[in-house]
Amino acid sequence: MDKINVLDCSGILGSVEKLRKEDFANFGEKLGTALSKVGYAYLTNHGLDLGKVERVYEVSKDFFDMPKEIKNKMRKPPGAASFHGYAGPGDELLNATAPNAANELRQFYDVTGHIESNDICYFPSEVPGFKDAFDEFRQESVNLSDKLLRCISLYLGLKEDELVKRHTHMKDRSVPTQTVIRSSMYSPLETMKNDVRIPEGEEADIRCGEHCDWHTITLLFQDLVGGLDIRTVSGEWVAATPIENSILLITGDLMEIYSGGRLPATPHRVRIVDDTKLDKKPRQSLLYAPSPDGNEEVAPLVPILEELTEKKRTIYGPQSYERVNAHEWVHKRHATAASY
Ligand SMILES: O=C(O)CCC(=O)C(=O)O
Ligand SMILES: [Fe+2]
Repeated sequence: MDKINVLDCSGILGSVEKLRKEDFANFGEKLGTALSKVGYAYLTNHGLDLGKVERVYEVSKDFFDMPKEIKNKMRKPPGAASFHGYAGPGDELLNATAPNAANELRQFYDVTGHIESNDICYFPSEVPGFKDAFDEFRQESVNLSDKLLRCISLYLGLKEDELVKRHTHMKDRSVPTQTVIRSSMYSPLETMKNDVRIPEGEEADIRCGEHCDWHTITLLFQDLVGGLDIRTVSGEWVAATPIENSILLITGDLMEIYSGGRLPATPHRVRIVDDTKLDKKPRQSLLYAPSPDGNEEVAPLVPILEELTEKKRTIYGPQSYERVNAHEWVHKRHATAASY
């Protein structure tokens, strides 16, 4: 594995207040280099309490194992007004334009937004501790994301708080946002196949379609089962083999715009491969993807990279680096993914 993208975060351990600008700048240099040259980074010694991740896996599994009638009470409402809630196999397809687009064989639960969507009625009462687990995980993720956004700002030659000040909802939950926590469960294939109306054969060849995330950055946690692929900056698909206790950091569409193409959004997918381990073992993943505050206008904060104005790396992300509205962008992308 290319070591340039396995990054030890001990230089930015601890609280933001105790760290110095040069700590963020030093780590930012390594992080920015990995994200711009390879396209993703594994973070180690990041200080995030992985017990909180395990807890979300536990409550999620308890929920995903419940009968459909209970899960469907939490199913995402039709349309893109809110994308908080449960999605079953076949409900969403991240790459509806792929030639062999079929159903995505996974279940997931999105916890979105600000204080309103935090209301208890948006969480399954059948699973004690469900909401608390997500809240505690969010707090851990916010602390790390705050530092990572500072590092990236400095890497881009911006003021340290240039990105953080566009994500104030991370600290003030009354500020609206499209930020999402997504907990996914990829059950063994046989179980999933019983659940959806999938055609036989190649058509069904998908667990999570190729896509770029819609937000600024994504902190991606995966168990040790594997199956995630990432497309590197040089265009080749590689297996994002899990590294124990690490976090996978990828960039989303809105970071690509903010950075004028310097930090391009990272295409990724979870395929069904002919592999007993991957097909028979359940896999769980969890992500925290901060988006800018509510209606924040997103435009390049640095000059657009010359070579990218003609040839874009992103395949499913922004077609240009024109200004977009954060709310509209994420909702538009969600609307094209939802099949209900
Ligand atoms: O399960 C994974 O590892 C990736 C999930 C993902 O990319 C997504 O839901 O956006
Ligand atoms: Fe994704």
